[in-house]
Amino acid sequence: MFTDSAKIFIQSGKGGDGHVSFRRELFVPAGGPDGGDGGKGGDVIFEIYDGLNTLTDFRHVRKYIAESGQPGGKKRCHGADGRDLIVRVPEGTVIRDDESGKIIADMSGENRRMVILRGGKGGIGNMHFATATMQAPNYAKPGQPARGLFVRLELKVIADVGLVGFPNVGKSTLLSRVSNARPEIANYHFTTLTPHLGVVDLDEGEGFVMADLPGLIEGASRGIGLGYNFLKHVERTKVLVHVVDAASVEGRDPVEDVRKIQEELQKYEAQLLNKPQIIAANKIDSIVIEEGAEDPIEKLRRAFEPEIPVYPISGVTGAGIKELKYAILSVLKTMNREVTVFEPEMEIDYAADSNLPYTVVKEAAHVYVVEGPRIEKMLGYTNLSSEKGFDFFQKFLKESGVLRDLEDAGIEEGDTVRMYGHAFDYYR
Ligand SMILES: Nc1nc2c(ncn2[C@@H]2O[C@H](COP(=O)(O)OP(=O)(O)OP(=O)(O)O)[C@@H](O)[C@H]2O)c(=O)[nH]1
Repeated sequence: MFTDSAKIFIQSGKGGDGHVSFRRELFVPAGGPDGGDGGKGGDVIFEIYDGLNTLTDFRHVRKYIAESGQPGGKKRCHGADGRDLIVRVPEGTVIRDDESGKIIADMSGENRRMVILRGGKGGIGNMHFATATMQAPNYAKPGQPARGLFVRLELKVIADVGLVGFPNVGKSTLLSRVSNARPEIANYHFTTLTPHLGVVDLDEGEGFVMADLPGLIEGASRGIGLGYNFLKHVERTKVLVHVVDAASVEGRDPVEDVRKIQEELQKYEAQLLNKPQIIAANKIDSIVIEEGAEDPIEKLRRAFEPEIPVYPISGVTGAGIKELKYAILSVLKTMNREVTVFEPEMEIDYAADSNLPYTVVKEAAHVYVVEGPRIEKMLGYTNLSSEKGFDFFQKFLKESGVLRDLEDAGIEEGDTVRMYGHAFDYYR
């Protein structure tokens, strides 16, 4: 129901397989290998899109899959790369691994575009495997596999300002009055379920984002606590504006209402009360002060000022709205509006294919062959001609148990190990 969090599945594109083929030309009886390389799989890229401020879209579409690379072809044809998949999210979206809860990325601040899942590299075709001793290589590398992951998206900051208050006090009316938001306004007690956001524009290009926060369920005043989700929304705003019905149109006591909300905030996370608060005493157009009774605005002021300033307003007539807007802006100006950007807590492990099988076979005296998808995959993403790649390869042989298996099979110093077109001499 709440749109500030969503679980989705993302998957990068598989790399296209390398191709095995041989040149066929007139008068050339056995042409050389000409199998081309596979294309790279598409990446899954997250991008901040300024037009968005909720995660609602992710409730409808839950699978995000990038295109795979095309396989290589004959005549040295390179397979086409798979198209990247761009996932547009609102600023402040934190991407977590659903299983561990660890942060993969925080789409905030400078992080406007991030590759979250890299597409598989394309496999290389057999044209690359011809050597002096191996004229007709019958193998090519497969593309790297696709990588899939369940991630949880969470909106960290939804707005600068959050309107809090019990149902029917006039939050939606106020939001539509001050901003471009057009929430449905109805005099009934089913409270708003999703936060409505509106941009409040003040002159000289200044402004802020205001949210009408959902959450108070009907009957909350009878002791049912504020919803957990509501409180999560509150966490994601910088300034709290308590909207109260100063005219007590429905018999609510505005002072008590502010206290009740503060109490709930306190119970959930005491620090929430450190946020600057402002009271918007709404519906002043309907205030009727009976003989001898105290003006509700004065009562609010006595209870909360100077810590929490009180602004009398009417969402219907517009009275006091301008003062309220500027008061909010001046509070925001004293605050550090830069958002904290969370550091990633995990990296995607692309080599996590440890369950795949491989075999170690003694092919002839002093010659061992190591084969299987585990080995193919490792070779697919390792560049043996670079020093780093070769180090990785050595480490892999050790950690994966391949070395131990070779030793168990009786390998001796100087023996040859063959792996998919590569040949190595074994030294302890
Ligand atoms: N007289 C008067 N009525 C108002 C004022 N502001 C809102 N109302 C009325 O109060 C009722 C509730 O207004 P909403 O803006 O929907 O209240 P809300 O707090 O957003 O309610 P929920 O969405 O249920 O949380 C509507 O009938 C409004 O017309 C005001 O300033 N004066």
